[in-house]
Amino acid sequence: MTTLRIYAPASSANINVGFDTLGAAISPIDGSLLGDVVQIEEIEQGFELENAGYFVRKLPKEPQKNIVYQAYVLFSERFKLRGGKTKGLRLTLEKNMPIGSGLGSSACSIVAALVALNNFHDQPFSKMELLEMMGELEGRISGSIHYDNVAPCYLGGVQLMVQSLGNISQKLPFFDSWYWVLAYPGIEVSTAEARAILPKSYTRQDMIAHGRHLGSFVHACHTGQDVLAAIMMKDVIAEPYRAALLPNFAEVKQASRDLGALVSGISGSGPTMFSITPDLATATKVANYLENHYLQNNEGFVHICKVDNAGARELG
Ligand SMILES: Nc1ncnc2c1ncn2[C@@H]1O[C@H](COP(=O)(O)OP(=O)(O)OP(=O)(O)O)[C@@H](O)[C@H]1O
Ligand SMILES: N[C@@H](CCO)C(=O)O
Repeated sequence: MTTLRIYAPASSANINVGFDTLGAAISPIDGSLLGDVVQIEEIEQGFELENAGYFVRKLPKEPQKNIVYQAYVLFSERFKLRGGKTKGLRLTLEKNMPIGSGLGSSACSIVAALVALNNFHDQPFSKMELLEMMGELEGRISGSIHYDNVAPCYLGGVQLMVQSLGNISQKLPFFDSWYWVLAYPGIEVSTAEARAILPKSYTRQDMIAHGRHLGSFVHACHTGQDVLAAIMMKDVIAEPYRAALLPNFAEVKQASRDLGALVSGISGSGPTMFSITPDLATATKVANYLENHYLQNNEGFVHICKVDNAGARELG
């Protein structure tokens, strides 16, 4: 095997009701690839990292700070511990995901790099071992380990972080007929900063509401109750504190609702906003509205998406 290309899709963490515990992999319905690609090729010796793609200019200038470089170092260290030796490699990161968007940009790079490295070396690590490394790298960026972007990005679908009995996450049954409208306004919000503004503790009332929402949501997913699931997608943990980071969030959220969205919220730590709709006609109306009222500059975009059940994959 000499060359491999791995695509890792965008993801929307939290889904309102599961701060740090729920995330969905997302793909546009028009077939475009909303995610990063890492290409891996064997070279005689050593390690080379090249960067390409629209958002390459936003990557750190020092190569060692690129999370793909750090993925290579971590993989090599762990591989060595079990008697393996990383081959001479050139990794090329196609950075298509805007950084600090709330769409799991760093997760896309981490997942694509580690899947490429693992596949290239005949899969020395299991899925959960690889996911544990992905969480460690994500933690270096955001300041704390959370798997709600890397797990769906890697494994696909809607993932619930169980972090027990040898499983970091498990897939939840979800509602395949729903459309997701993702609107990235074109401005940057740092995950670390969006975490820093959250309260250190919450009231008993909030904790009870959060438990009821998350428990009922998971129950609704398993029993196929879409109306209950949508009603329970409420955020008492992050949205009240982060809403101010998003342009006119309250107004566009209400407008999406008026146009027929079942629920809207902050994707990950923002500033991307998601709206879930029951059908394509409503998704198209919401998308048109957000194009005109939420985007702040030419970098912004709106995509009509569905949950991506495949996760990270090899491109032909
Ligand atoms: N390959 C990479 N892709 C994205 N960010 C990277 C990468 N390598 C290093 N970084 C750095 O990681 C930080 C990522 O910012 P941030 O904490 O907002 O995470 P993010 O993954 O882009 O967020 P989000 O989940 O909101 O998309 C930036 O400081 C960026 O320079
Ligand atoms: N759960 C994380 C996701 C970050 O993308 C947060 O909201 O901070």
